Amino acid sequence: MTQTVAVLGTGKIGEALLSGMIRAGWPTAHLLVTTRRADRAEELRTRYGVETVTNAEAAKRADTLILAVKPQDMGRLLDELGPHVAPDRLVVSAAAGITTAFIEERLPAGAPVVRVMPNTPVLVDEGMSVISAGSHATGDHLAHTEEIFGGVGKTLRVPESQQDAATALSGSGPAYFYFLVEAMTDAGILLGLPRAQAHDLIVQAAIGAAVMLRDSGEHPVKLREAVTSPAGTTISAIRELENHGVRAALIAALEAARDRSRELATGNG
Ligand SMILES: NC(=O)C1=CN([C@@H]2O[C@H](COP(=O)(O)OP(=O)(O)OC[C@H]3O[C@@H](n4cnc5c(N)ncnc54)[C@H](OP(=O)(O)O)[C@@H]3O)[C@@H](O)[C@H]2O)C=CC1
Ligand SMILES: O=C(O)[C@@H]1CCC=N1
Repeated sequence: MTQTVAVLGTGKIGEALLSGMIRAGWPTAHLLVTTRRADRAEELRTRYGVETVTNAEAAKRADTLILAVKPQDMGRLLDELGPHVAPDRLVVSAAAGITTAFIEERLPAGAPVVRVMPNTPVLVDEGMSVISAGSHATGDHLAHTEEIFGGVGKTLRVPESQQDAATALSGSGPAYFYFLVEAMTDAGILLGLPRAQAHDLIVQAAIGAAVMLRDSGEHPVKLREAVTSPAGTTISAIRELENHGVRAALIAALEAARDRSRELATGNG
C-alpha cells in the first residue's frame, strides 16, 4: 500500500522535493502539503494537483511528515504539531542545524525522527541528500527516507555528528558553484566577450568538468594537471588564484557555513 507523505512548509526546498516525488511517480493522491499563506496553497494546488491541508490534518493523515520550514520556524511548527502526531508516524526534517533531539523533545515519546540535508538540484534529479537517524529511527525508517529522496538524486547516510559539515559542503554547495559561475562570467565581460556568450562558455565548462569529475574516476588534481600546460595559460591563472588565497577562502567559507549550521541548532537563529 502506498504511504501518504506530507510536506510541511512548502517553500523552495519543499516544492523542489514535491515536484521531484511527482516526477518519480509518487501518486498525487498520496501527497499532502501545508503552507502558511492561502495564496501559496492555491498556487501549489494549481501547479501540482495536490491537496493542501493544515499542519494538524497532515499530522493525522500522513504516514511520513517532511518538515521543510526554516530552522527559526521549527519550534513553533513542532509546538503546533506535537499533540497531533501519533508515535508511529515518521518525522523527517530537512532543516539546517536542527537536531533530531530538538525534534524528539517536542514530539510524543518514542517518535521516529530522521534528519536529512538535501540540496536544490533535487529539482533536476541530481540532488544530494545526506541522511541521519534520530534515536528512535530504525533501518526501515532510513530506507523509507532513502526511497523518497533517492527518487531525486543520490543519498548518503552519515552519523548525525557529521550533518553540520555535510550541510556546509552539499546543502549549501550549489550556491558556491553559482557564485563561481557569476564571477567567471564577469571576468569574461572584462575580457571583452558578450555576457550571453561568456555565460554559455562558463556553464558548459562547469558541466563538462562536473561530468568528468563524476565519470572519470580521476582525482581532481589529475584532471587539473591535464589542463595545465607548461608555460601555458592555465598555470598563469592558477598562480593568481593561489596569490589571492582562493583555496584558503573556500576552506574558511565552508567552516563558517558549518559553524552557522551549529548555531541554528537552537531554533533561535
Ligand atoms: N534552500 C535550500 O537550498 C535548502 C534548504 N534547506 C532547509 O529547508 C528549509 C526550508 O528552506 P527554504 O525552502 O529555502 O525556505 P522557504 O522560506 O522557501 O520555505 C519555507 C516555507 O515554510 C513556510 N512555513 C513557515 N512556517 C510554516 C508553518 N507553521 N506551516 C506551514 N508552512 C510554514 C514558509 O511560509 P512563508 O512563505 O509564508 O514564510 C515558507 O513557504 C530550511 O530549514 C532550510 O534550512 C535544506 C537544504 C537546502
Ligand atoms: O542557507 C541555508 O541555510 C540553507 C541550508 C542549506 C542550503 N540552504
